[in-house]
Amino acid sequence: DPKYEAIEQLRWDQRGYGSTALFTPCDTFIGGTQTGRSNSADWVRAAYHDAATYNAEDGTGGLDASIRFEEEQQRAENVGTGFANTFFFVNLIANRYVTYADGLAAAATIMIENCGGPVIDYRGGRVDATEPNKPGVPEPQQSLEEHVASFKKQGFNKTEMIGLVACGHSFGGVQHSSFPDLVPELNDPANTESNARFDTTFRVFDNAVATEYIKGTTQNPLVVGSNDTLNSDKRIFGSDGNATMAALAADPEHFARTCATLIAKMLDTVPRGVRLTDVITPIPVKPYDVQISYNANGTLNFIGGNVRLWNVAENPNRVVRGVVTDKNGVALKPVVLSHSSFQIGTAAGERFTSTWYTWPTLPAMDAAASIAKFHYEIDEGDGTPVRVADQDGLGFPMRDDVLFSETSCNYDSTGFPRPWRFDVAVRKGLNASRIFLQTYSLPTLTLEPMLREVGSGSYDLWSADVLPENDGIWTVSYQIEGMTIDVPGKHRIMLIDCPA
Ligand code: HEM
Repeated sequence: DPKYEAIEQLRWDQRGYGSTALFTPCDTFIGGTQTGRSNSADWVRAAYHDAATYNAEDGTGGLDASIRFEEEQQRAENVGTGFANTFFFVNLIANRYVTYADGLAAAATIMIENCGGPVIDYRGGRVDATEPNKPGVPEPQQSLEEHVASFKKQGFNKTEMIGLVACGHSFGGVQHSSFPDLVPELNDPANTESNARFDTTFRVFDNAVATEYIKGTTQNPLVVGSNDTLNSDKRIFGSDGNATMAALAADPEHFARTCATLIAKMLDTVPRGVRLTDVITPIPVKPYDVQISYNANGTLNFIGGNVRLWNVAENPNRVVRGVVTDKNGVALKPVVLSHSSFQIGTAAGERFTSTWYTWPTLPAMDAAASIAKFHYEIDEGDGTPVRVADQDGLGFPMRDDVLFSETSCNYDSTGFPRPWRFDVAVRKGLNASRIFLQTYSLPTLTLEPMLREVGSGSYDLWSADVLPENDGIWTVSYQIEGMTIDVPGKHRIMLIDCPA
């Protein structure tokens, strides 16, 4: 299931958000150092402000990426540039399988985990809003009664409200430019945007926001600000006689568990009718970037890509073999994969490891025998039985009906980016009603048969032009007997010129 795989990659390998080293320490702000701002706090605040428009009565609003619309960002309740900054990153990862809303929820999850917070149950399947939601984000000048009512509308009771605000205000702070009445210029060269922090451990997602509040040492500008009207955290934290905050302060584990539950609930606050997936768990042995492609001479290439072993100890004696089974049911000679430094991201704040092995380049395959499936054999080299990773005997099935063709190329070398002719090879006799290219935000491109015979005769080539303005990551799909089948692999305009 390419959608499940893409979301699993995003969530566990942070594919697209890259290495967490980029955002470490957690007060890093990409695009400006020493500003006092941080990407991690921006992303978490953005997720909350998107979710907070939920209306439990009519089921509208919620986490649907409506905050990406300029109109929402211009509202007083969404002051600051943090939302545009967040979407600079979320826009990079949204694709056919990952919506902006899933990307935003993953961004918040990843940041909390990487900044020392708990592992959060992450689900996929959020649907993007096509227009702004109604307003509904709480603001500091509102009364406690208004906040209780606002959180009730968002689906949270009073205790949950206290907990969620404490969790959110565990890192980051209030910025002078957004709230000049609350925060003065700090005149600090290491904090040029004057971001007054909620607690002393503003780089870390921990319970210091609660311990400092209970001890009476807090500098939280929404608790000890000189303008009491704006002290919303003070009113909220104290609204049950400090019972919730005292419990959060007393036990860091309780804080972590509470935040894991409340943040997951916040991220799962979606418009009525949207069905989320189960919690996305890591796949233990996961193939990556596997595809078959078609060569101009009619042979096929099986590109095994990489395989990820989830959370296993490094073992220099381990041998990982890949076994291809052809369409006649014949298992080919196993090939040894090489241990690789290929790494996409570090999962959940480096609590887990992923160990990668890479397939060697295999000889081109005969188009008729082709490949039906493949599997792995994992030999730890210590006398324990070899582990066969074949999905309970099914193997990892491959389809060879429709393939990306290596004949795809640029046909005009003058412009940049250059117009690309996207070719796919279609097995003769396949009765596909439609073959098409998709990307997330651009119109679908339908392929047409090419009027020439290519290769061995097993396949026909179909083509479409991808114009420079439609640069993006494209996937190939086809429809057959009412079903849509997505071909593995993603393709972007390349710089290979078409043969003259
Ligand atoms: C009554 C509810 C809330 C009020 C009135 C409130 C108010 C504020 C204010 C005024 C700021 C400063 C923003 C800026 O300077 O640009 C802020 C920052 C922040 N809020 Fe809240 N907030 C509330 C609830 C929440 C919740 C529930 C979360 C997440 C679970 C959250 C997460 C954050 C984060 C991470 C920041 C730091 C942003 C940064 O440093 O760039 N807030 N909040």
